[in-house]
Amino acid sequence: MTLARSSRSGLQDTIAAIATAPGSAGVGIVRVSGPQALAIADGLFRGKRRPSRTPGGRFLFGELHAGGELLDEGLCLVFRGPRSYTGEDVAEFQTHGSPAVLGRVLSRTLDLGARLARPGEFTLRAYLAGRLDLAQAEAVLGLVEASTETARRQSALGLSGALSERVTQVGHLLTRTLAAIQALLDYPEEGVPDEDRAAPLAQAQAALEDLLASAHAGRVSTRGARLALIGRPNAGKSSLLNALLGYERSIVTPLPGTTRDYLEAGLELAGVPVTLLDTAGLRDTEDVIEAAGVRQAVTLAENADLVLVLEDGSQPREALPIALPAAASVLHVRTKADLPAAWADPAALDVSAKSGAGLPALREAIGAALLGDATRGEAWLTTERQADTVRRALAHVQAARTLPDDLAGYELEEALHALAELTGQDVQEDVVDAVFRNFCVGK
Ligand SMILES: Nc1nc2c(c(=O)[nH]1)N(C=O)[C@@H](CNc1ccc(C(=O)N[C@@H](CCC(=O)O)C(=O)O)cc1)CN2
Ligand SMILES: Nc1nc2c(ncn2[C@@H]2O[C@H](COP(=O)(O)OP(=O)(O)OP(=O)(O)O)[C@@H](O)[C@H]2O)c(=O)[nH]1
Ligand SMILES: [Mg+2]
Repeated sequence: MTLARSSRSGLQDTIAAIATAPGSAGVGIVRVSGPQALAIADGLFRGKRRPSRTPGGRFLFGELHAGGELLDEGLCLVFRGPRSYTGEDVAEFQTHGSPAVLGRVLSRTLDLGARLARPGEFTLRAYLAGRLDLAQAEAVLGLVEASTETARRQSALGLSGALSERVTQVGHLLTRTLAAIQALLDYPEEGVPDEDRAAPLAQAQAALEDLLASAHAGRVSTRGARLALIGRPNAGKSSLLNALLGYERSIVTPLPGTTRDYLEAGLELAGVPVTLLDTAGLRDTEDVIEAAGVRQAVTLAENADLVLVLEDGSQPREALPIALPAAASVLHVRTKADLPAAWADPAALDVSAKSGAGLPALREAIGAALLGDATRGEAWLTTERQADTVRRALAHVQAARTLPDDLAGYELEEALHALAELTGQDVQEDVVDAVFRNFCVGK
């Protein structure tokens, strides 16, 4: 028995939704999927042919009507299951893209027997019909939400099945090892060559470690990264923020203590949606407002994905009055590089907000720090769920490498289960529900 609120209920219903974004656009789409889709289209659309008499893969031009009333003129696309996105019969209405038109078209489909689609229900049906695996379905969501070129490229790779393929390859290695272990258990006196037992396991571990290393890049390129600029007063934090943004977002003055409240601004760096945080200069101060700003700066640095520590290169170097958070990833920047240098540090990047010198190198270093060494051409793990399954698989593989054969076999089976969860071949219903809950209606 499935629960009433489960994603699996009502799957025989015909569903409908506006597929395009809210607001006005040249064209908008209402999509209908399910056994009644073409009958509903017949009740709504008048063209040279009835949609239910039209072969799949065709479109019709005509008028959309609600009872006697003309709603709009538009196109009707006809798909016949299983040759459609969902695998079911699908009718699409492409109309003029106003909320008023789309709203009437949608409510007409509901009057004719469709129900409103739940978030992600079209893609859920594609998944349940076996047209997409779970990682590919997540990539569909990634494509809908992609705000940068990197996020788009990774999602397109995921939808193509490249990520699932990487995972399947690891699965093959584990299956080979399992077979070798089984042979050892059955015929202990015969033994198996290392290339059947130890080598594929080592390879599987390396492949899982590579995959897991991509999770950070996948996360920041889709969800974005927070980058805190910290340093002593007058170090040039606000000037650098403005220089990176290309406009005067933050107030700059020669007075130390200019920035008090923190400020955020968004931009894209190395294909990552980055939120820059300008913070109050770090110093001991009697001023209660400024002191609150300093405390805030420390907290922001602790929670940032990357911290830029700025130091004025034209003044004698002074230690920061706070300890940097140990876990944070940090880049050191020597500012005001257009002025005569008072000190040098090969570990710091020389940058001048005034002349722009060093900014391209800084952007590149930020990109490298955020994306790590994940290979650009390969498919990354792009969701927390995917990273979690790989993390679990890796732990089982590591355990298997230290255990005697019978126990190792058990660990490898667990690792295979974890990987099957990634692609959704072997997955609990609540996990599937959680994936599709993040979708928008109409996808
Ligand atoms: N108008 C429109 N644009 C869209 C979609 C859509 O549903 N409607 N998509 C979705 O959200 C994406 C495209 N995805 C699709 C995937 C498969 C099929 C499909 O009908 N496949 C059949 C037929 C193939 C064929 O005729 O060659 C199949 O694979 O059997 C359609 C769209 C993006 N653009
Ligand atoms: N020559 C030169 N001056 C700079 C550069 N960057 C900042 N300055 C100057 O340094 C002073 C302080 O700059 P801000 O950007 O306000 O410094 P801040 O770190 O934000 O300072 P607080 O907000 O007080 O913590 C200003 O007079 C800037 O014009 C630079 O690259 N070259
Ligand atoms: Mg400032």
